[in-house]
Amino acid sequence: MIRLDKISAGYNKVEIIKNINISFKEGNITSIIGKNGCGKTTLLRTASNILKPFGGEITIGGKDIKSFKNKELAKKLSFLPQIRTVPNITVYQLVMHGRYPHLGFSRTPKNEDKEIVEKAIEDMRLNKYLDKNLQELSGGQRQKVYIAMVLAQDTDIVFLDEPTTYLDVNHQLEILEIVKELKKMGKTIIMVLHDLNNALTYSDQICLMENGEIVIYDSPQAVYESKEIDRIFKVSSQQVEVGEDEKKQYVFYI
Ligand SMILES: Nc1ncnc2c1ncn2[C@@H]1O[C@H](COP(=O)(O)OP(=O)(O)OP(=O)(O)O)[C@@H](O)[C@H]1O
Repeated sequence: MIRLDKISAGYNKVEIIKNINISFKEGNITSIIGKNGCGKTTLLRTASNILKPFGGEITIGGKDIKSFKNKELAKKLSFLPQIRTVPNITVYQLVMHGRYPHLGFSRTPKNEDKEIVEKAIEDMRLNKYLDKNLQELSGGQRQKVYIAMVLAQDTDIVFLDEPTTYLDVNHQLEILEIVKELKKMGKTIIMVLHDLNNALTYSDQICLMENGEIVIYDSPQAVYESKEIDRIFKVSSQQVEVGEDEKKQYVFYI
């Protein structure tokens, strides 16, 4: 369980997120939503120890995050940032990067590491791209390679910053189905999502932010019914049932 107590953080002494108190539920998918610039990425970066907080405490399993060595922490949590450079390496090489925290002093992958990398590539159905250079892939394919890297890192906690941005609707849903698979593996997923309907339909918990603070942290239905989304985004909303199985969806409109 990862828990933030009275966390404040920001950049150049300017506070962006303030008085953040949250326990991300173990084995759940939590989506952080909120308007542009409200501090979602800052919260994600702080919770994953990339950005050091100004004050407050973060614990993993009751242990202060500051007491973990880098490598030890990289075995507990992985973070997939939104903006990434595209390195000039193959799919296999990038996915192998996920194993680095697990490698010994020689940094030589053992058979076990190779097997884990191959399985991650197989799970993401990327076998045919194994030796392709990352730069030759489409955005959607590349996103799956990065998720395979996270899979290879094999951490209990996974942070994803807008994993579906720039993807077409089919690839967006494919990535979110993969996120559900990660949950089935027992992982705790904490992600930033912009698409409100996707956030409400794929998450167990929603953390809605406004001006650097958490407004509500609850189940999607409770957050929807609070109408805080409507207030913050200045929209109206409706719940609809679609398809043969009458799947619940949420429509937002002006
Ligand atoms: N590296 C940085 N240096 C200084 N200020 C920053 C930095 N990164 C973000 N900020 C500022 O912090 C505030 C919150 O940014 P953040 O990226 O956390 O918001 P967000 O909710 O994730 O936004 P978006 O939905 O647009 O991605 C913004 O005002 C932004 O300008």
